[in-house]
Amino acid sequence: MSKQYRFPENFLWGSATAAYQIEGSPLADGAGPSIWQRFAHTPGRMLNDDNGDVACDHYNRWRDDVGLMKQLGMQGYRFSVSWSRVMPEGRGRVNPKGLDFYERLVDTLLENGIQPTATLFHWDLPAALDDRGGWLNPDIADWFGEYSEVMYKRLDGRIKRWATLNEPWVVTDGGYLHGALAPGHRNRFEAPIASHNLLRAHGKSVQVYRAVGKHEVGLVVNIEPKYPASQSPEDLAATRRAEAYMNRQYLDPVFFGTYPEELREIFGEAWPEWPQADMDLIRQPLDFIGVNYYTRNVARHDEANWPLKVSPVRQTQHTYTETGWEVFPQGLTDTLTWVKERYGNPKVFITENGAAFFDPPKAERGRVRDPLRVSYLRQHLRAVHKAIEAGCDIQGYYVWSLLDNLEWSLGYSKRFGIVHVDFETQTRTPKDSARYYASVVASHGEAL
Ligand SMILES: CO[C@H](O)c1c[n+]2c([nH]1)[C@H](O)[C@@H](O)[C@H](O)[C@H]2CO
Repeated sequence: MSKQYRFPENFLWGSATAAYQIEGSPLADGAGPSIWQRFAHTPGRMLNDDNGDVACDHYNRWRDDVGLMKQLGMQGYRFSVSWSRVMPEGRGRVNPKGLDFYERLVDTLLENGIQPTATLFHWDLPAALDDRGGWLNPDIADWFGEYSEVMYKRLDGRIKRWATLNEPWVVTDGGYLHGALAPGHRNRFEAPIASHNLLRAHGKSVQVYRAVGKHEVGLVVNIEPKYPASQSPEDLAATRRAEAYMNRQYLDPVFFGTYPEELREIFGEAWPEWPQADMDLIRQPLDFIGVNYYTRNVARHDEANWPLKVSPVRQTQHTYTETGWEVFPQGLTDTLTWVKERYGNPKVFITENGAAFFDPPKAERGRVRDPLRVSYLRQHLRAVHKAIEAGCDIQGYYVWSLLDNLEWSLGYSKRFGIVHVDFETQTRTPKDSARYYASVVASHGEAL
């Protein structure tokens, strides 16, 4: 008899995307440029010089894409709003056609019985705000509050779950410390300031929501559990630093109003003294936490690896994805139980989980076989169930991603979608993983 995987009655099954990765038409109908529009058109920044000018052409094909979600039985859809489509300069003037696009999308999702969850910021900062310092300018908390208020007032009620930010760690580490992501800075003095202002902006947005909103608001973080390569004091300390830097740097301030002490050790003179008023702003009570999980990291001390002094150790006993991430579903269970135990079992949605494996550029006779992704999803959904059985308050799962899309500076080289996109013709083809996921959703998990 196969194990019965019963999920809570109200468990929500969905899929996730992000604006710059799927919409295309970044400057259409009065939209302003984002830093990703700028970054993607800067020679040398993007693999194969790919950019988001067309992407999945979702800005034009959104109605068909909602039909695809309906066909797959999706109950929820997590998307992001392009800030500069709605406010071309990031503050002040609102672009009515930008707002209309998201209003039509939300209304059509609701007509099809699909719950919309909107992320207000998924990395595509308005370029006009970057020209004013972007996340390095403390005024950005107010700018983000102003933008948040526009969105909350227009769509709250139809959207009943909002995420302020997607993964402040990636924005900081990729955009300000290592430079692989927009805006492409490499500065250990900037990184803590950008990270802190992201959290301040989050706090401001939540305060605005409490004043004008009536439903739920939360924060989406990426969490990658860290496991020591050995029990040596150096590797144990390295693991602790890595875990503080990626996993506790965001949830500790939100839940406790304090940063992990390891951050001063990591950044040294580059780590400022933060005003208590800032920490009070960041520590706004939330209705849920979004956890994005992809893989784990086995950590060892590496004196040469600036500034964390940690390096990953490749694990030969497991499969790796096209992005070089170990397939380790137990890490998802460990992550969810860690969140439960450290932060008092908050309501959690898994807001991203998925994998890039090689898929052909074109479907073969209307089919795309992706057994590795089917296996990845099965293992990770079972890991979610294990966490629920351990008492974690997990209320939904969004597979990353609905569509193959622009994987940031890796361009279109990495395919995460459960639906294949032929980027020459824009033809959508549900992969075997979409059929599998649809069967899991239809059986509320019992087909796992
Ligand atoms: C460090 O991995 C992160 O958890 C992560 C992985 N991913 C993400 N964050 C982003 O939220 C998505 O936009 C990416 O497309 C997706 C796949 O790379």
